[in-house]
Amino acid sequence: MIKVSIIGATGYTGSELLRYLIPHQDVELIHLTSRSHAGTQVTSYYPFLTGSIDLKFTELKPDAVFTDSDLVFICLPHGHSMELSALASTFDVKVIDLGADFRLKNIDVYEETYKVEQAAPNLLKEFVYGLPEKYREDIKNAQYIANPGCFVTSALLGLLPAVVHALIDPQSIIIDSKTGVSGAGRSASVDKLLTELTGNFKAYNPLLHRHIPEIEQELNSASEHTVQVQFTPHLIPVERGIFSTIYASVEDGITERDIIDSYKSAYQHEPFVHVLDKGELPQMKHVSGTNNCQLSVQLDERTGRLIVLSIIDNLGKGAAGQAVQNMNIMFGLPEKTGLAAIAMMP
Ligand SMILES: NC(=O)C1=CN([C@@H]2O[C@H](COP(=O)(O)OP(=O)(O)OC[C@H]3O[C@@H](n4cnc5c(N)ncnc54)[C@H](OP(=O)(O)O)[C@@H]3O)[C@@H](O)[C@H]2O)C=CC1
Ligand SMILES: CC(=O)N[C@@H](CCC(=O)OP(=O)(O)O)C(=O)O
Repeated sequence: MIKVSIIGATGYTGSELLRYLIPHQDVELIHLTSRSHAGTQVTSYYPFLTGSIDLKFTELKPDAVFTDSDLVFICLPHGHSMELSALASTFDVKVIDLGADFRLKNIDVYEETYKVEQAAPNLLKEFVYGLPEKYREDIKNAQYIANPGCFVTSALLGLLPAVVHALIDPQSIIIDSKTGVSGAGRSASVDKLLTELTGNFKAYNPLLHRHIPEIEQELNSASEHTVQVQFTPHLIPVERGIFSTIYASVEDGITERDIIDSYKSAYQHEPFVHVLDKGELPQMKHVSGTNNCQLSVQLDERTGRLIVLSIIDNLGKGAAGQAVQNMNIMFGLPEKTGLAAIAMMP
């Protein structure tokens, strides 16, 4: 059994990890930490887990967590996992960080984007970027994983085949994404009130969202040419899900057949990425509660633009599901272990 702990277990990614890890046949849960609910039964805080778990949240005692665990998921807000990870590196424990502290390899870009100092620069090269579809071989041998951002996962899965095979103009990419509210975490704020959300729809951070450098880092490392993206996120009144509509100009001579063949071949052995057949359109609910990504890929012959529709669950393939997939790869388990959930319709 893999001894697993979660630091920051009272948040949305923490609860989603529990949903995947409690039934996971190879996992034993050890420490579930929280500042605000240490000593509370997990089931009193998460009644949806009643009958599934008999553990209490505990205060974070890093030495005990890192000694007692084979793997620790860190589910804290940005800026809080650098010192913890530095401490973890003095123990024999693997770490999957769901936050952004080790995703950006360029320290200046990280500090400019997140307005905090990179407090563990020596660890940066030890962290593997946790997108299995790009880095599976590195993840197999990794001690530390930087789990990707949710919008970033939907954008990368939607763009990588086109960028790798130079099918599109790398300066022409527009990513228009919609997200459910759980992407903003469980802490209370006026923006997340039902009264503000219901019947509403808004864009935010259009020119400077912190996922832009992360998307560009990963597309640039997959391309011979410089890639730049235009990215605008929107908040929609649903609990979970990301729907990214991606546009890019297709290079001369590229046909829809070339594009579809590239996507089908890139993902033919991927357990969680599904390229839909022509004419099928994805819907957020079709991946809700799962680790799946669905892609619809089309060429508009009239405008010469590729249109990719990419959907994931922000808490699934965008966070906890992907983190469990990474854990399975790190421990040599079948990737689907614990991740067989099927979406709920309606
Ligand atoms: N929500 C999403 O869709 C996604 C989130 N992420 C990232 O995953 C991480 C966790 O996100 P999420 O679960 O949504 O966040 P939440 O706000 O829902 O939960 C954060 C957790 O961290 C604890 N916490 C909050 N502030 C601090 C602090 N200052 N010091 C120590 N602990 C703290 C909270 O519990 P307590 O106060 O009890 O200690 C809680 O358990 C973030 O970095 C987020 O950006 C990544 C992909 C998707
Ligand atoms: C609705 C909402 O606020 N979403 C978050 C993205 C959450 C996420 O997955 O990204 P990180 O892991 O980088 O936090 C945002 O736009 O910042």
